[in-house]
Amino acid sequence: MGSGVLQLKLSSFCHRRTNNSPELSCHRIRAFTFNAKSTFHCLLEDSQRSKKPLEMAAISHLASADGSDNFTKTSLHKPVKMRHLNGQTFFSTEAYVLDGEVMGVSSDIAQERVGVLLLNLGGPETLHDVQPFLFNLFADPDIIRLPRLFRFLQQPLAQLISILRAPKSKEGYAAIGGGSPLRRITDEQARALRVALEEKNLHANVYVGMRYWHPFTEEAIHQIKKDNITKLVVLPLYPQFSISTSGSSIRVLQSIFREDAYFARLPVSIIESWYQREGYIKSMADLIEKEILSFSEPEEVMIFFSAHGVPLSYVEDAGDPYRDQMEECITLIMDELKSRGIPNNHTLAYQSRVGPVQWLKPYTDEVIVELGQKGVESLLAVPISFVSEHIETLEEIDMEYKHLALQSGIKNWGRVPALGCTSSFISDLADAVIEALPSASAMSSTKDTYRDADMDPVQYAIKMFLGSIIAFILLLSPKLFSSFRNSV
Ligand SMILES: C=CC1=C(C)c2cc3[nH]c(cc4nc(cc5[nH]c(cc1n2)c(C)c5CCC(=O)O)C(CCC(=O)O)=C4C)c(C)c3C=C
Ligand SMILES: [Fe+2]
Repeated sequence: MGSGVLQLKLSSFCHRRTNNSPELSCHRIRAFTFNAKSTFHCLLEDSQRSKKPLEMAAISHLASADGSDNFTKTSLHKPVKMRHLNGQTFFSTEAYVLDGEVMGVSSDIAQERVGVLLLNLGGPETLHDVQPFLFNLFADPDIIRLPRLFRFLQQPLAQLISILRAPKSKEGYAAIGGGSPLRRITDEQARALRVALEEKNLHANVYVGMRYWHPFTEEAIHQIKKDNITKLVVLPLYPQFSISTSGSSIRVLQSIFREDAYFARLPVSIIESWYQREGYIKSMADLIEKEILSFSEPEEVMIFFSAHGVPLSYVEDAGDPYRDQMEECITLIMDELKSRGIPNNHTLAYQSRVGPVQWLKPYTDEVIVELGQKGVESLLAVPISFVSEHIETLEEIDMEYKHLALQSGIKNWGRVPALGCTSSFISDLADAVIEALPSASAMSSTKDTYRDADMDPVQYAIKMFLGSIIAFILLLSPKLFSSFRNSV
């Protein structure tokens, strides 16, 4: 470790399953040894005095709802700024305090074959892909979280829900040109990141691993092994962590890594979330500022952050930090805008709910109607949970919500584009990768006890058959049926 770097042990984040209720899990902040506490406070004070940002790179422990009896643990890496949300800090464990600047790439790292794995959701490239893509999505136990006893229903339910949902989804993808732009944009981001790393003197291969469509994470992993990468940084392209997005992709990685001796030894650093990075916050503020100035009366514009929702139970029962991170992210962006003399009113709502359960509130569509009724005339929609254009920006926001807003009395509508390959943003991602490298370490191997693939084939066939019947009966309920077909 280079000079000026202090290693501290802080606290850990874990996602723990409780014994009496397998679906209830909680996040816990556990204090670790803290023998460098006073030095750390000095650094904090120094940083506040000099107004220099204090960066912290942390390795944390995370476990996902993977259905195993033992909660899964792995070494993760997360660069976080020392900002606290209501006195709480998630995810921090072993920390490297950097002196504001990204440290140079050390000569040790120059000897390595570095890989960066970008994780993303993936999207159907043609209308023909829509139903199988939806099947992959709903078959994910981090997307439909069934109680352990009912896990055997996962695949039959996914089959039925994907068939029910496909017509509605296809309409959406047809409206944006017949498929998702996610693969193209993520590939462009990967190329831009490679160039940005090169400019910062780090030669790295950048791979793309999608969770539900091509190129699948498994394909990227195969290529990483073929290229004999010796250090890997994993970077989910979701600024905020959710069990349903980054958590799900990381769980897939864990299970692949656990079975392969090469990956079990490979030093890996996982950047769980990066919504609080200064480069990201400033890049978002740049985009908002530019868009707000295009209104005839910029000071009257309501900044309307719209985030992809998750079911409420994720946050309230499973301890998903998504809502807290989202709220903190918006506070940071608004602080940045205020510092630029843009103190506009703002609000946050959640979009894209699917199915019969309650999702994070308030809902975007309901808030738009309320704002119209209250006499708000100018609205600037800001998609906040994702960094590429996709169906929920191009169809849901640009078409459905715009139409709803104009119908509800809003006269001036604008939308901030997704970050895509904005150079300040890509440069900040490159910094995040460089900061993450020193803490790469081999992922611990833990046993994943929930695996359909390990099941005896006869037992599997019986479960699928029974599961299909039960799932079919459940979906005959008119309320369930329409909630998957119609709600967005
Ligand atoms: C932070 C981003 C996202 C979260 C959180 C998230 C959770 C989540 N999503 C669904 C269901 C669907 N998501 C769909 C597409 C989709 N979702 C995200 C992002 C998040 N999802 C993206 C980027 C996309 C892909 C868009 C594309 O352009 O292809 C879909 C399919 C589209 C549709 O039919 O609406 C579904 C369904 C759930 C259930 C969930 C949390 C549990
Ligand atoms: Fe989604």
